[in-house]
Amino acid sequence: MRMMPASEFSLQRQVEYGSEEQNRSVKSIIESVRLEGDAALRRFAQQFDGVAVGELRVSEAEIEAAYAQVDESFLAAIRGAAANIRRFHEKQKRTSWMDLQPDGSILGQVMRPLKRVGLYVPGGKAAYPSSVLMNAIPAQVAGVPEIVMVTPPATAGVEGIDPHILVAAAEAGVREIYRVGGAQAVAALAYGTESIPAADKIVGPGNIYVALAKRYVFGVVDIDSIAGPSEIVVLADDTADAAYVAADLLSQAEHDEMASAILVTPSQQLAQAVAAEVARQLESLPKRDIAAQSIRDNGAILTVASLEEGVRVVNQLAPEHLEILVADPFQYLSAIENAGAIFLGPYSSEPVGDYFAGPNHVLPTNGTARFSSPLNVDHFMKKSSVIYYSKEALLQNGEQIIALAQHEGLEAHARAIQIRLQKEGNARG
Ligand SMILES: NC(=O)c1ccc[n+]([C@@H]2O[C@H](COP(=O)([O-])OP(=O)(O)OC[C@H]3O[C@@H](n4cnc5c(N)ncnc54)[C@H](O)[C@@H]3O)[C@@H](O)[C@H]2O)c1
Ligand SMILES: N[C@H](CO)Cc1c[nH]c[nH+]1
Ligand SMILES: [Zn+2]
Repeated sequence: MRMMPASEFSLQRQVEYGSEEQNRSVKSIIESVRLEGDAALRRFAQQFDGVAVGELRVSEAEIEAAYAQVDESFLAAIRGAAANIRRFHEKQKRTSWMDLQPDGSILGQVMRPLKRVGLYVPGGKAAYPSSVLMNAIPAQVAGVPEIVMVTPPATAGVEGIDPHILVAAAEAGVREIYRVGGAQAVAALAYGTESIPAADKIVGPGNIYVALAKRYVFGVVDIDSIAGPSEIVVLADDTADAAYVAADLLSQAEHDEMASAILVTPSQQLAQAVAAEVARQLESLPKRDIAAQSIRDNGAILTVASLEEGVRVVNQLAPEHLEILVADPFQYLSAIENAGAIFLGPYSSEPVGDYFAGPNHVLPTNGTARFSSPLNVDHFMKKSSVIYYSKEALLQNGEQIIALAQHEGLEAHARAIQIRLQKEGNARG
């Protein structure tokens, strides 16, 4: 694992997103789906997933049959996680409000769920039933009436949608599911095809092709954020257990060759110990090829002079996940400005958040935690402002509105107010 002073580490990764080739490929996939619809979806399923797809929509019978293929312990865990996720997200729900002013006017904000949202559930290298819950539950809490899910038609070279994905969807109440993944799935949800009606918004994580596609279709539809290849930064001092740190770094490295895992520490001793631990633990990982490439290409141990400098480095990295493994983690919490999710102390290992605690695991990546938030109930709602002005309010404030309109040279605006002031003012006497 590369080790260097933080000052020598390049943040280039956050400037460019995807190679030229990946960007070109995504653009061409999206154009093909827009022009050719289902035929393009089937062609790309063959090309990228190695599968001949017939019916794109998963049938009710397939969903029911999936229950027979999962064991009780999975069902209990998914139900436990779902309850925690629901409880956490229910706290986020905002309600409409109306504010009655002393002059009889009413100003307010009406909150409404979006009508139709598309959930992207990744499934290329691994199946993610947990991502089904993380996507679907906030949409349900928001009250979205049409929730549709897309996921690749094969996982790790095995044809078909993993039954655990279908069971998680059914448990979350999602029954409109299509077997399509990658950039082509995002395009289908944005533009619609013969089999897949277009959605108003596309949410969810995915690999670089999914992330680039979401960025590309933004504007045709809304998106939540760019939740691409996973990232973890651990800020640790010499009180941290090197084996815990290494295990947590590898937990994200195994997601994707493009995932990143970075330790920031003022302790040379910890830095050496973690490097050795990562190498040791890698050996026995089933996904060691993916994790090893991720560690080699995007992993780093960055040494800093102090934890304060470490916090500055973390804020520049703006990671998806941050673990703070120092003597008093709460002391640093308020100084963290940019991070998708912050895990405090030795028992809050990142997978606690990935699966079970309740906060969402769909988080901004690639530095976008500077301005984006975890997937949440607000992503599935929109607001309309409500304005009711009383006659008294208009008579009282009309001249100021007219002044602003005339200042902008918009006479028709001014007259719309003037005509009322003249009529109502005269009527009043
Ligand atoms: N940020 C988050 O919140 C979060 C959460 C969970 C997972 N993740 C990330 O999601 C990703 C899951 O990736 P995945 O690959 O397993 O599944 P995926 O579903 O995101 O991508 C699989 C699809 O990619 C397409 N694809 C593969 N190779 C391609 C190529 N050469 N050209 C064009 N398209 C191609 C295929 O259509 C395939 O169906 C990982 O990067 C993981 O780190 C992120
Ligand atoms: N760590 C991923 C988000 O980057 C989420 C996940 C799902 N399953 C396991 N992990
Ligand atoms: Zn994870």
